[in-house]
Amino acid sequence: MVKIENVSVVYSTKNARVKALENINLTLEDHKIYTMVGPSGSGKTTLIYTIAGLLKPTEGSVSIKGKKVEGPSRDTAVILQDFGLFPWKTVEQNIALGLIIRKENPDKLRVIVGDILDKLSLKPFAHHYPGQLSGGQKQRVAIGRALALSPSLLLMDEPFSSLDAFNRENMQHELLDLWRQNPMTILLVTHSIEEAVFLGQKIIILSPSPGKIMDIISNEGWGLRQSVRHYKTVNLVRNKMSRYVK
Ligand SMILES: Nc1ncnc2c1ncn2[C@@H]1O[C@H](COP(=O)(O)OP(=O)(O)OP(=O)(O)O)[C@@H](O)[C@H]1O
Repeated sequence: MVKIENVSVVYSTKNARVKALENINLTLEDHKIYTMVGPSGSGKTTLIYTIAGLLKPTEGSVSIKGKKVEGPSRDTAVILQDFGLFPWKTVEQNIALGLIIRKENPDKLRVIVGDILDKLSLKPFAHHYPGQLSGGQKQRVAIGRALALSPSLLLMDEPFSSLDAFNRENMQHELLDLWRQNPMTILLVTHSIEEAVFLGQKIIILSPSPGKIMDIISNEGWGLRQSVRHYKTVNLVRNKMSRYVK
């Protein structure tokens, strides 16, 4: 369980202080998929960084499984918008990166990486470099690299935003398939209400800056795109957001 308690984040620069998050209280239950939407600048990325231990909150605290987050943890994986792949490493080497840093046994490493390449249909590209891949393939490598570490918490910041509509829908389905095989806790930030409603079992809505939690919607129709429930929830989220974004 992830517990975010009274978290506020203020960025202090030379000339200004920007309050990015204000008094965030949020609990993420294990093995659930959460999506987060909010207007630009509402602090979504800031919250992801804070949960990942990459940014210390100005006030409040984050704890995972009862342990206060004081820095990056091996149980938490983060996937950022730009994929973060090393262009000079092959697909296979990119996926293995975290395991090498973790000094994983070479035989075990080969098995884990082979399994991930298989699962994500990346075997034919194992020896390709990121520059030779499509956006969807690069995204799959980034997900593969995170999954290789078997995280219990996967944080994703607009992971599919650079993909075309077709690849984006494919990746959404693949993510749900992977989660069904290994139901970790996922928090995914998106600008797409439709994506938030398709993927999120719970949808978190942030207010305009400074970000506060405006609502958390339980979404029974997650995983079903063309259903009445799906469209109803899309409309509900849209209405709630338009109330705050004026
Ligand atoms: N390093 C920083 N220094 C100063 N201010 C920052 C910094 N990073 C973010 N901010 C400010 O904090 C606020 C929240 O930014 P953040 O990137 O978390 O929002 P976001 O909801 O992810 O935005 P978007 O949807 O546009 O990606 C914004 O006002 C932003 O300008």
